[in-house]
Amino acid sequence: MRMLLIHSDYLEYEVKDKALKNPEPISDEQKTGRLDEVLAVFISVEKVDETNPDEVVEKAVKEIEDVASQIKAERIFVYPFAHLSSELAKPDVALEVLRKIEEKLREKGYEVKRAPFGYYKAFKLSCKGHPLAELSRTIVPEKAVSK
Ligand SMILES: NCC(=O)N[C@H]1[C@@H](O)[C@H](n2cnc3c(N)ncnc32)O[C@@H]1CO
Repeated sequence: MRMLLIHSDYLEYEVKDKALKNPEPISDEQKTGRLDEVLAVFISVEKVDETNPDEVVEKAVKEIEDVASQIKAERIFVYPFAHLSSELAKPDVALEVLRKIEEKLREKGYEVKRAPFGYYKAFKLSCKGHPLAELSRTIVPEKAVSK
């Protein structure tokens, strides 16, 4: 998994077109979204993550929490982003991983939004520009689980 973490004044998106034959079903309300004072986390789920999705979810949540606590962010935007890797996981695994990351962060008390999966989206982002405002993380599962 590759993550790009941007501490932002805001992130807003607008769904444009389908980018997959079967994108995640969304309500009209989910066609746009915005959070202010947010840690935006752009995530590419990778092929190697398919060997142990649950381990990768745990590690990703830990990394995100670690950054959020350093920058004192209470809101997190989980953003599916297929452009950080050339070894992408298949969509159904990727969506499941992203949903679990969203869910676990919410359980930990963060206000969380997740941008819709499988779409082209317009987005606006205002990076704060301080030394910890732009970070990247690479996460790999250590032990594969038998399917
Ligand atoms: N910017 C627009 C976009 O990226 N759209 C992507 C993601 O929303 C999603 N997607 C598909 N596979 C993956 C993956 N392995 N990891 C993350 N997202 C994925 O499907 C779209 C087409 O690849």
